[in-house]
Amino acid sequence: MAGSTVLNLSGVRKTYGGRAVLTGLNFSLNAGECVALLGPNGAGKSTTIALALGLAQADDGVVELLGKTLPEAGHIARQDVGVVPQYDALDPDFTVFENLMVFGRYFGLHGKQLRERAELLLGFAQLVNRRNDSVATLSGGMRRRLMLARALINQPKVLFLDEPTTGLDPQAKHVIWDRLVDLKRQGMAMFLTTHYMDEAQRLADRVAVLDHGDIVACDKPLTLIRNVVGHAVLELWGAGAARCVSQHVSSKGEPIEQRGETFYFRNEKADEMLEALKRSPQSDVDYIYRPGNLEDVFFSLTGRALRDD
Ligand SMILES: Nc1ncnc2c1ncn2[C@@H]1O[C@H](COP(=O)(O)OP(=O)(O)OP(=O)(O)O)[C@@H](O)[C@H]1O
Repeated sequence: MAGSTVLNLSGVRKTYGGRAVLTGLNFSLNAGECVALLGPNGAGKSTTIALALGLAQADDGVVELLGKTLPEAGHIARQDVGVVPQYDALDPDFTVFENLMVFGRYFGLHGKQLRERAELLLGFAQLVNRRNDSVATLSGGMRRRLMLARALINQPKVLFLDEPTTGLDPQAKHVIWDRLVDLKRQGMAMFLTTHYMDEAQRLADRVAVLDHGDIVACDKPLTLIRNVVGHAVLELWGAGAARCVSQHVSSKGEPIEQRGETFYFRNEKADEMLEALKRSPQSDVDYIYRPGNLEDVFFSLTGRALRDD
């Protein structure tokens, strides 16, 4: 299936109560590819996933999943799809192993085939020694791993992950990432939403940024960083930051952005500021000179204003 389109959304519009959430979105996911969808709170990431799974209906446009038109053929397409939703939906009355078995039966699996699949996934999720424990006794990281294992029970062709590591500590997050990298190596197509830029950078072949109802950029992470941000960023903060900026920066080197006490410089401006700081160090100023990253891309494209109203 390499090279073929797994998911296609074209000209998709979605309105809730007169408010346009998606305004003509075009997006595609290819076989074997991992795409991360980034966007501010309320940008429409979960709505996009719901439409892509045929669980919500677009007002306009075309949605195709695994060659099936949605939402009409959603129930057929979803047989070959795995979903890790934002909030876990494990059954608290069952053990770890039973959760896998029960979910498998929804897909028509049974007997030896189901048991073997569940055993395999217990190993994949590193939960073999918790197999007979109630899910209520699991840590947050274990629950997420079980959700991931559950989503794989039907050997899906594509995996949808809605903020798969939100709320996890760094160790638990890395274990999930390792599992997802394994799946990537096996050629699993993945569509991921996340608020963690390091997660997108680590996992995604392409990153799509959603804002104001449409994809505003979609490319390889490093290409986005190079094109949108450049080679370097210097962040400068501290009690003397404003004074330092006015004293040491030529008219060409003005900061590109100021937020609170922190000034941001990019590329030549960052280089120029770094030289100035090396020439005359300031005791009341801290700074960091670093490569651009996806967070810089995100702020560049979507701004820094809060979007949760
Ligand atoms: N069923 C619904 N009825 C009415 N409004 C909805 C519904 N679902 C989502 N919305 C609204 O649509 C907008 C997009 O929501 P959505 O959950 O898709 O955003 P998101 O990008 O996933 O946000 P977050 O990052 O906070 O999870 C929000 O303003 C939300 O309040």
